[in-house]
Amino acid sequence: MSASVTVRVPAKVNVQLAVGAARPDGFHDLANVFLAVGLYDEVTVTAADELRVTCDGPDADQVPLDRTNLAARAAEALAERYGRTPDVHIHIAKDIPVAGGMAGGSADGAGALLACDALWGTGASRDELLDICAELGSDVPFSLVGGAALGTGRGEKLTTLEVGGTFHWVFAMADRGLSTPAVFREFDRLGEGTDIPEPLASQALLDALAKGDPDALAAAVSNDLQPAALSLFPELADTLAAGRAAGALTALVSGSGPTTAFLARDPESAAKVAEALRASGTCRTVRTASGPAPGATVIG
Ligand SMILES: C[C@@](CO)(OP(=O)(O)O)[C@H](O)COP(=O)(O)OP(=O)(O)OC[C@H]1O[C@@H](n2ccc(N)nc2=O)[C@H](O)[C@@H]1O
Ligand SMILES: Nc1ncnc2c1ncn2[C@@H]1O[C@H](COP(=O)(O)OP(=O)(O)O)[C@@H](O)[C@H]1O
Repeated sequence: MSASVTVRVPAKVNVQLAVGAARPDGFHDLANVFLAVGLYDEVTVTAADELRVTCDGPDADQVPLDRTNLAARAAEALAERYGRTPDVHIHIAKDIPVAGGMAGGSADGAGALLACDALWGTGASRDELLDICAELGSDVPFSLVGGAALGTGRGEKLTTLEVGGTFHWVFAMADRGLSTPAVFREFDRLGEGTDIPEPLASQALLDALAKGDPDALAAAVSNDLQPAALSLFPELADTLAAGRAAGALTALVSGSGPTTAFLARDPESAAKVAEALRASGTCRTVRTASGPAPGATVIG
């Protein structure tokens, strides 16, 4: 048995995020169409005397290193299920922005789970791993699976989607994060007194993904959390406008934000949009990435 395992896990963008009314448990039912994109965290677990988390990368100072870290919680959950102690050093090489609406914490949770499973040789089934992921957070199952998927319930019940091509994206990272619960609360506040329809996946959007057609996808994307994110972070409107003016096929907030996502027709056009966004002074950093990307994968 190797004493160290590394897993690579992708970020996500939500190409559709339809949000229903708040449920009695405080969560919201969703029709959440996830697309994994090629921006990755790498999680390495090494046998150690006790559970410990370290992190490096541009946003490392914003990552909690205690037992609230989703990677630590994943190791504890798997250890508990298999009656052992979670005695590992977890190192996160973080490239996914923190509190950015790209599921970075969820990626680390899924990565640590898969890495500990391989290190300890538990023999857990895929379904068991997915159950633990769902306990850790609504987005965590998708980080394990990757590709493209429709998430229903609170986003944890996944149906894999076919994707007929590669989509080219530009992501603009903001200079501060947004709290996911705060954005859902703002969604509730903005919707007070209105009828919130049941969230349903758009057939036009699923067809666009299946065809790999960027124009059709651009016409179909939607994010019900976008007004709430813009209400809490109005400057994001300038970033969205800058990307649209630079020729993006569409511009939207990724999940609960504040990262903004821009779909481009091809890699050349993505590079142009990225350059214009950098020059616009409306965001902290700009990255290009394409999707679908594979889910959590053992790389060493
Ligand atoms: C909005 C989305 C879209 O993919 O992602 P992010 O933008 O945060 O990356 C997700 O629904 C976030 O999923 P995740 O970050 O795993 O959330 P969780 O830990 O399960 O929940 C955090 C909090 O978000 C709210 N929440 C989350 C999911 C959901 N379906 N309804 C909710 O109301 C609840 O207030 C909950 O307490
Ligand atoms: N491994 C982790 N990486 C990043 N944030 C984490 C991690 N574990 C827990 N968190 C907490 O989760 C919050 C949300 O982070 P993140 O998952 O990056 O954003 P989002 O939910 O917007 O996709 C962070 O502010 C942080 O407090």
